[in-house]
Amino acid sequence: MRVTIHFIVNPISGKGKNELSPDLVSRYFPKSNYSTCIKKTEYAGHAIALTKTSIEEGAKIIVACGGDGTISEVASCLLNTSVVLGILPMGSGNGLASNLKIPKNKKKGLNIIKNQNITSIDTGSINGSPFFSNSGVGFDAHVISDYEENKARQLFSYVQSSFRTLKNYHYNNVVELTYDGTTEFISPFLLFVSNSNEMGYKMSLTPRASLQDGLLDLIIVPQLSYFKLLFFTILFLFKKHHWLKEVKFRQVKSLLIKSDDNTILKAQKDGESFILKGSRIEISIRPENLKVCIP
Ligand SMILES: Nc1ncnc2c1ncn2[C@@H]1O[C@H](COP(=O)(O)OP(=O)(O)OP(=O)(O)O)[C@@H](O)[C@H]1O
Repeated sequence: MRVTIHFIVNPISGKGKNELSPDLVSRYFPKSNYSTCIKKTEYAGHAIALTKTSIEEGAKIIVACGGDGTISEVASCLLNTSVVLGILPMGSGNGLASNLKIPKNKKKGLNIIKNQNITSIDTGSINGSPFFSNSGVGFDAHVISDYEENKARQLFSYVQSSFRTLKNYHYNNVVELTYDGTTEFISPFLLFVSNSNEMGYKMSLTPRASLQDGLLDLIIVPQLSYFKLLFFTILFLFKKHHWLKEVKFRQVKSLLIKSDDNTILKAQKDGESFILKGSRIEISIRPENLKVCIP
């Protein structure tokens, strides 16, 4: 029986103009053994509709060709199913692909899909909506929101957005944070929850995170003085932010954030802005509910 593999290409991710040639695909997946199809996204969110159709068309492997945003859209349709996620990294940061050690080289990526070495990974959920790499409220969500107004999807634009947000972002209200039976009250600069050990561009706030440990890695950074924030940023660039005693790390199965106002509710998941409704944010892990091709 021929294996059905569908490729969903986001042409604008990364540096843009992404393409996947049918000739290259048929060299790795000859018609004798495989039925393949290449689809292109035409607007934000389109990968969800394309993936749903591919499942109806009988695809056994659906390959997200793009960055973390594209993977997120494709993978959100594959949770708790037997359909396997393939990844051809074509994004800017490519955090999840990098954590899974999937290289950017197209030929190597196609070989990984052909080998069908399949594993199951954990995924996260924020107010019922899935995420795969990370999710956060506070500073990072405001940086992403600023970044999305930029045309260029590159590291320098993140740096620019970070400095702009650093100048303007203030959150002085207290939130109630409950995780695994513990409750604390904090005024957070950043609450970052990660399933993966990489945010993209080889950067990591949570280097101990694992996609298969049934846990989410939480990093809590309280409001700091401007000098300390600058120090935190420099330490982060050298992966030494744990040196700062105010920065707390936790490994949790679930997390509840409650606030009395709506300022905190600007969130991000997998590097895309996400507006939450209400003043309760529930984040939890869903163990090993996504199948993925790995090297
Ligand atoms: N044709 C399109 N036009 C505009 N936006 C699109 C189109 N197709 C997909 N998108 C959107 O592009 C966004 C960015 O995609 P993606 O995250 O894959 O790339 P990236 O941001 O460059 O990579 P990374 O997230 O790894 O840094 C996604 O939110 C997706 O919904």
